[in-house]
Amino acid sequence: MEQQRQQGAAARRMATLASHLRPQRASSHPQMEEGPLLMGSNCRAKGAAPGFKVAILGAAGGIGQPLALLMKMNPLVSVLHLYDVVNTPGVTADISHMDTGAVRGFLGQPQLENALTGMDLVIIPAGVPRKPGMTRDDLFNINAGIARTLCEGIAKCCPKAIVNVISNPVNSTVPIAAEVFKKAGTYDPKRLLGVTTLDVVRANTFVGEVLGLDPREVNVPVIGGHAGVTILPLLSQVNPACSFTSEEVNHLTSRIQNGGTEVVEAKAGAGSATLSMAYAAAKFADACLRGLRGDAGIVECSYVASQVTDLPFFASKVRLGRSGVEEILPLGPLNEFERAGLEKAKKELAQSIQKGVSFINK
Ligand SMILES: NC(=O)C1=CN([C@@H]2O[C@H](COP(=O)(O)OP(=O)(O)OC[C@H]3O[C@@H](n4cnc5c(N)ncnc54)[C@H](O)[C@@H]3O)[C@@H](O)[C@H]2O)C=CC1
Ligand SMILES: O=C([O-])CC(=O)C(=O)O
Repeated sequence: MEQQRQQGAAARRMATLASHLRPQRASSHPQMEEGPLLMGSNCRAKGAAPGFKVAILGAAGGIGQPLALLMKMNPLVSVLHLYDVVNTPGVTADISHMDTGAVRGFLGQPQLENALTGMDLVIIPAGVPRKPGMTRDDLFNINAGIARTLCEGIAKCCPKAIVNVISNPVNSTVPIAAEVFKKAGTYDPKRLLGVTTLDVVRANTFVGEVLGLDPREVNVPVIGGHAGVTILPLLSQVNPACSFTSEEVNHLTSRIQNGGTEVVEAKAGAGSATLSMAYAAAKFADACLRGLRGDAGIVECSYVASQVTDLPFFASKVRLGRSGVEEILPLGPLNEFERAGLEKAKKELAQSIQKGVSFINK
């Protein structure tokens, strides 16, 4: 009797397993969109683990792949969706072998809606990167259209998701996203955040080098935007409190503003920052998820709709919570050098914002 019961159970397990090993209709990868179940729960049906659903759009790229790795390791993430127009089957198969949460891959525009449906957080590193000699604004012509298409999908399929925009030029792609959401009637400025964390990460590193401190103990607010002079580190507000000579201020400000170009030149045509960016994006996404969970006191710099200056978008410290950006913190006292930097930053930012807005409303 017991033997018969065990044989029956084993036969049922084999049948379930075999059904998942059969070739899929449009995909030979069981964890891809056409597959029956999420990878990691193939053999026995289970309810979804508690946690957040996160999609990465541009997941097969230089940032997307290490970001997928880091998000798959995040215990707050229960389901990870990887969307790209190329190569997601391989990336998803690879990542799916990690013994962490579930992952599912989506390939090409027809699968965008399924990639987005039900997501709590959408991270967008889709788009072309710079080559030496280019500015971030030189990417506008290609990346603006990519940002528009992806945000139209978000407005339709997960209008309540928090959106983290990485694609450059961030100073324009965030206003583009806002205009797309406004047109769709889904715009919530608290849920749209441009990722400027890499500027803070770099500032912490370079300031740590100058002060001889562990960069993990340094926190430098970086305000403005994410390109050249719009990146404005507030070296007068570094934590722990410290002071710099004017040579140090000039050196640090210039290195932080040109950190992206430093990497573009070192990569000599093979792209821009990917690994440090994936680290920064994962750090920022984790802060957004902790905010969504209801953790208190989460403050990060981000480029958001803001009244902290007379511009409609500006990067500064924001407090994150259950509804996204719950408070935009004041800039604090700026010294003369920083006030001059702010004026330069605002001039360039105003043009980049207008360019993004006009792209959607032309
Ligand atoms: N915010 C920031 O601090 C930073 C932003 N970036 C920006 O991030 C973007 C991506 O950089 P990388 O990953 O190095 O580029 P990459 O070229 O290595 O990867 C981009 C990925 O986007 C995908 N893609 C293109 N069109 C798409 C679409 N319509 N839908 C979905 N995916 C699409 C590509 O297939 C590719 O896999 C660039 O615009 C870059 O300038 C890069 C570093 C820092
Ligand atoms: O410099 C680039 O083009 C990529 C980027 O935004 C950065 O590394 O900060």
